[in-house]
Amino acid sequence: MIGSIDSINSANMEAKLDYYVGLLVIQKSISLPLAYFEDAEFYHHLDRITKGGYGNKLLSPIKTMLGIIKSSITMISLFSFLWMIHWSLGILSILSAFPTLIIQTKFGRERFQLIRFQTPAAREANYTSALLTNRQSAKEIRIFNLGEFFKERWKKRFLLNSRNMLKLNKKQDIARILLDSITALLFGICAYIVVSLLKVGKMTIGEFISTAQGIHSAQASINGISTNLAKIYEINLYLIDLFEYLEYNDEQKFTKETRNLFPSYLQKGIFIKNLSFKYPKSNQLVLNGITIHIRPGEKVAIVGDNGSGKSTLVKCLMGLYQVEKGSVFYDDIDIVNIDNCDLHKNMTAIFQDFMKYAFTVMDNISFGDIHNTHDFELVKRIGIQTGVDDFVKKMPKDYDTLLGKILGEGEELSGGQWQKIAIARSLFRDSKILILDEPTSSLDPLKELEVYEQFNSMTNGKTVIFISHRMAAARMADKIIVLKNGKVAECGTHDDLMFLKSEYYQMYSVQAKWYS
Ligand SMILES: Nc1ncnc2c1ncn2[C@@H]1O[C@H](COP(=O)(O)OP(=O)(O)OP(=O)(O)O)[C@@H](O)[C@H]1O
Repeated sequence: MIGSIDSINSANMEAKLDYYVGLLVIQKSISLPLAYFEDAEFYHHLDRITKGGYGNKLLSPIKTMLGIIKSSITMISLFSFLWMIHWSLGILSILSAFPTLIIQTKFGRERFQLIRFQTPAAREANYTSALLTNRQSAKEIRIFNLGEFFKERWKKRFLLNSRNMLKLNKKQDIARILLDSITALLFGICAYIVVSLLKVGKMTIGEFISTAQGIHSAQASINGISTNLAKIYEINLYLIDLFEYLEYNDEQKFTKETRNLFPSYLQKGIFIKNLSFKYPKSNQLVLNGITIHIRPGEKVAIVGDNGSGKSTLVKCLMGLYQVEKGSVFYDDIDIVNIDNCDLHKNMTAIFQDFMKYAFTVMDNISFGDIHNTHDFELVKRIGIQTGVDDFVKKMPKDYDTLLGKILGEGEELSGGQWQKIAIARSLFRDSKILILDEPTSSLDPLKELEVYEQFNSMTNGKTVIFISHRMAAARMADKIIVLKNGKVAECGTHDDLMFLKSEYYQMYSVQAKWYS
């Protein structure tokens, strides 16, 4: 009965720990700066700690500890009994504990190190397997006949890892045979002593049998204690890994004097002062000494070649990365002193790789302002303004239609339609600053023009910074910033830059030629 109750309790505690620690890990992942997500080592770490269930790992040392206490009581009783028969029996029955402890601890450490070492290959195997089984890659896999190739790659990584683990298990089994031989040898010596005692009449047959059983049980208890101690050591290595993750530094460190909210009314604008930036673990300066002033309510276009640093610049403006040198000021407040939550409350953005949430249209738009997710009137109004309404009203459940096929039989959208949904999401929040990283690349030219005209009327009074490769769109901006190799090459209005006859002029003229 107690065994059953114990097992129900353990299952209950494990489930609670799975939930609670899972929540801590999610909470930590949400609060970590974006820079962590640029680092493969971070993903390896996350992969290691999420494997195998938290409940089991956290409960295991406690259960093992209780097991050690139980075995210790048995062990002390048997040791005293054997000592009374003959002092050497007590000593010999505990001798096997030491090699067991040393060998099991060694293998525990080796297993942990092997798992750590194998994580990149294991992640690659999982990634390759996901490529073979998810919808996004299904098209290319078939068109480029990549299936067999990826399958072989997966096999190689998977088999290499399992072979190494099997090798370690084999070594551990051989060591276990050695340990059993030591135990048997010690038992043999004890048996010799007991038989000698029996021979000289210092022991009755009854005592002989109970002593032999005592030696056997004492050895089993002491080996159990050693194995459990080694197990605690091994689990401890995993737990350190888990706690190291939970201790990643996620907070902006403010003092009372330095913590600021975003200015309630932007008066002077955004000042980017001598900004330089490198990605973590990279030596290359992606932004190099950028100085720009953006006035409140100004519409600014950032243009430039691929890789010139446009997206990186807007990410720095949003405080997603800590800059290397220089800073960004909103009015007179340095971005590093603005509370991150408040900063993000006051700006909205669409990125090139915007999210396509496999939820309803209503969700996809209202996620733009999580405090306002039930405001259907606003969703509908933004839907009409951005052209989303044109295709949504033809759908079976209107704004409650599920999108994508991941969570059910939802509606499929075209690239341009998804992009309109993302634009609607960004406009749903009434924020002072709007950042658009190539928001119209999937739209046809007429629709693109329409979207920009709508943007102008809908974002009246707001500061808009947009990245575009289309010079016709950039032309509408109050100010155009041309980036080249991480530096500001030119800055001014369309007319100013055309007059300069330099970078912008070149880009504009080339594109104008396509259309003429
Ligand atoms: N997460 C990252 N980690 C390391 N380097 C990066 C990362 N993202 C971008 N880079 C590098 O930074 C440079 C600038 O990239 P960025 O995306 O800012 O350019 P971009 O001007 O927006 O380009 P595009 O027009 O192609 O979108 C590139 O050389 C790129 O390789």
